[in-house]
Amino acid sequence: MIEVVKQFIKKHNLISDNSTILVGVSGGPDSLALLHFLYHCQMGKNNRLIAVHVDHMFRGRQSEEDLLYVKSFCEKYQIEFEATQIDVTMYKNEKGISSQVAAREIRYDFYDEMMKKHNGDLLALGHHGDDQIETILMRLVRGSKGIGYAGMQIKRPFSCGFIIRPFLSITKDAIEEYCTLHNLHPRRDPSNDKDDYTRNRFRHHILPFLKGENPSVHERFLQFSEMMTEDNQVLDELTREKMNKVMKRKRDREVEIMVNPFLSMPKSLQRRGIQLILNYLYKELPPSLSTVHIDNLLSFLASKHPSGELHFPNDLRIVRSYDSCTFTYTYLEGEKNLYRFRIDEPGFYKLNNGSEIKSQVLENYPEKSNGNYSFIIDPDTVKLPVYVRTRKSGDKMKLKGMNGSKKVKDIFIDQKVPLQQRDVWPVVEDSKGDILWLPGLKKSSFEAECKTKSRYIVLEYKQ
Ligand SMILES: Nc1ncnc2c1ncn2[C@@H]1O[C@H](COP(=O)(O)OP(=O)(O)OP(=O)(O)O)[C@@H](O)[C@H]1O
Repeated sequence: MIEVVKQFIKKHNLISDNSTILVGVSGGPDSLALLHFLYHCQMGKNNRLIAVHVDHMFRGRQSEEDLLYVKSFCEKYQIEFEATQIDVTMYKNEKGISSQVAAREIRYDFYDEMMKKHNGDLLALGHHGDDQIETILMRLVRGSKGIGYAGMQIKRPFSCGFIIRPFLSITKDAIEEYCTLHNLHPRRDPSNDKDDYTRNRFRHHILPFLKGENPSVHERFLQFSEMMTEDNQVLDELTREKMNKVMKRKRDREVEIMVNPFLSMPKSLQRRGIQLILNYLYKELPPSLSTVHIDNLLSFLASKHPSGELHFPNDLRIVRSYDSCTFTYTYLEGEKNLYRFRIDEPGFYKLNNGSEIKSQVLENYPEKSNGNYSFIIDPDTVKLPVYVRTRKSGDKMKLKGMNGSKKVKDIFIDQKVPLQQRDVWPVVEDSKGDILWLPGLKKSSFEAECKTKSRYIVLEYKQ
């Protein structure tokens, strides 16, 4: 076992000389064996070892005993020791999250704090090959994103350094043997035996079957994970190159891409491209973000409707207008619902007050009019394309059958349109900026009069 881990560390360049290595130690077999292994095998010269323990205060006195146990273990070997006690139950209730998620957040916050305090290069964790099998299978069953399907990373950036997992190369049984051989007496967490947690169900029901088929199945999963990680690196690189050509603007909290060049990328790179943008904008992906969001976004971009808006978790909005698609958190003051887009092709245009404008081209003047709910455009007298937008202060329109113009604001008042609806009410204008139509409320004098033309654009409003 020792040789396997040493080879694995070398192969993946996990530890180099003069490193400060923090080790997350719960007191359980995996992390205790890891601490012992790193202490005795001295991978790399001149390395400093620091054990880090978090008492989650789940099991009262017993939890505290874990802390004291790790502390005395470190004293015995003269290993530096850092610990904290945090009431996870209180934290999880405050944040409304599960105990496991809360414990993980608290642990990683403390790891981060300690990495920074000691200028740590590495944080070593005791995850092993069986954990990896469970993780990959659980992610396949529950669904994951991109590199997530490769399971836990052997080495990944964290805080001011990297997380490493040297024991991914060996099984739980090998760790238990190591403990026995070196007379280690780790603490045992009784919650590991219960079937309440998904991971435990995979451990108790799926793993024995897989190991029955192939006792070294962890090596297959490890190989699969390494291959996926390598493939992923290549694909990510390719995606970055392609996305550079698709990217129009990139700011701290806003990214704009060109839709058509994006759509000409292979589907698999499109998905990765979106993932890159989301990673960039979110920094940390919200748990509520799922593959469904990404699927929706891909069909939104591929859709024939040239304009529209999607809302993602944490107030990220994605606004498409023809060949441009902007990912942004920005809402200017009072701009939450502002929009303006062109209507230059037949089709349905969804508006963000929940209504819709249908645009169609007819060869004859329509026989029936739908009152203020439709508007007929003579392309010879109106400057195309037309736009639909939200109101602006000072908007005025020339009403049909009336001399002079009227303020849009006064029309809203006369028609008793509720205040909150006025900011999202569609206003249709032509390319000169003349207001043609307030859908559902008033038409302008610009509506087609001549009935003998061979082409009309007819807009219909559906609330
Ligand atoms: N309370 C803790 N304090 C510090 N590090 C921890 C703690 N709990 C877990 N870790 C680290 O995270 C790794 C994975 O945690 P997990 O709870 O999945 O492990 P485990 O299989 O129970 O491992 P162990 O046998 O080390 O307890 C551990 O091996 C250890 O490195």
